[in-house]
Amino acid sequence: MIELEHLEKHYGAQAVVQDLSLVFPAGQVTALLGPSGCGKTTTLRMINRLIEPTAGMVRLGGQDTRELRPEVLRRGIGYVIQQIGLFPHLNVAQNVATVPELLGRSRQETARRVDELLDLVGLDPDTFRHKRPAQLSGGQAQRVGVARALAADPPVLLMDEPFGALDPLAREHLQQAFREIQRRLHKTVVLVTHDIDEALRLGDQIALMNAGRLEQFGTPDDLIYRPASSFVSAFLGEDAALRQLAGFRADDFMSPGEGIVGLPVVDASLDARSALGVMLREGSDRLTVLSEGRPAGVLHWSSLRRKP
Ligand SMILES: Nc1ncnc2c1ncn2[C@@H]1O[C@H](COP(=O)(O)OP(=O)(O)OP(=O)(O)O)[C@@H](O)[C@H]1O
Repeated sequence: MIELEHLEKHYGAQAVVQDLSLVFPAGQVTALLGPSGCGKTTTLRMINRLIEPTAGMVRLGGQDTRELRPEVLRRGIGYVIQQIGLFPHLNVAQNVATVPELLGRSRQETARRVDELLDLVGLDPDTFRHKRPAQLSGGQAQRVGVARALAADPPVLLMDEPFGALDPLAREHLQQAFREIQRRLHKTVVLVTHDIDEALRLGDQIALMNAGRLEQFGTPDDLIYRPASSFVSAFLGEDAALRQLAGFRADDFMSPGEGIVGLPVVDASLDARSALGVMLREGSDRLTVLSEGRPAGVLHWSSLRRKP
């Protein structure tokens, strides 16, 4: 668990983070969301002390981070940024193995751990371990960056726009991979993003910031259905509920069964927003959902109406 207490950062007369109190729950992903310049990156960097707060404090697992030497603090914190900063003269395996914890291990042990991590982020070790960063696509390089951040098995992961530089398809793939990794590893993750879809898709909670202050902290449902201010609803937009649907699959909402003959069909893996699109196009309030070509259930539009 990471706790921010009355955290402040001032540059001269400008307060870029103001009276920020927040708890990032252990084992969950919290998205720090907000418009450009609202103080997200500054907040993130105060957690690993790349930036020292002007006032207030950060506690990590109950401990005041000012009591720790920054190098010791950072050993327990993985850090992933958009410009991942891979060493260009080292190959992929060497880049992942630069983490201090790996340096003390035998070569064999390190090689095994590197392969494990490459597998975890969806890169085939035999294909990728000897490649240089220049031979990787943006998405592959970003995966190596994530593998490196996970190498020391830190309980906390800070991610600053980690998927920001990727094209939409690569971004979606990597977001999916990240969700699967997180399902297995349960890290305490703080994810800085200005992308609403990403926050809705990946955040267990969202902390929405505006001009250095916290506007709302809550689940995606809280922000969509119970916005705390007009800023929150305006920032998310009228289509936020639809955008949230895009992060689910058709079979997340279906009633399992045989399906109904004569209904339009969709594949179970289709995203729920597109399934709603099929309902509108076909003029049908129900769809038969197919899994591996066989009927697996029925999706009714009312099950997509999620207002909690
Ligand atoms: N070293 C600095 N000196 C003075 N002002 C700074 C400094 N670093 C950041 N700022 C200002 O603090 C504000 C918050 O910056 P920050 O990078 O935290 O925003 P952000 O929400 O992460 O934005 P973005 O999404 O554009 O990255 C901005 O107005 C920025 O200009």
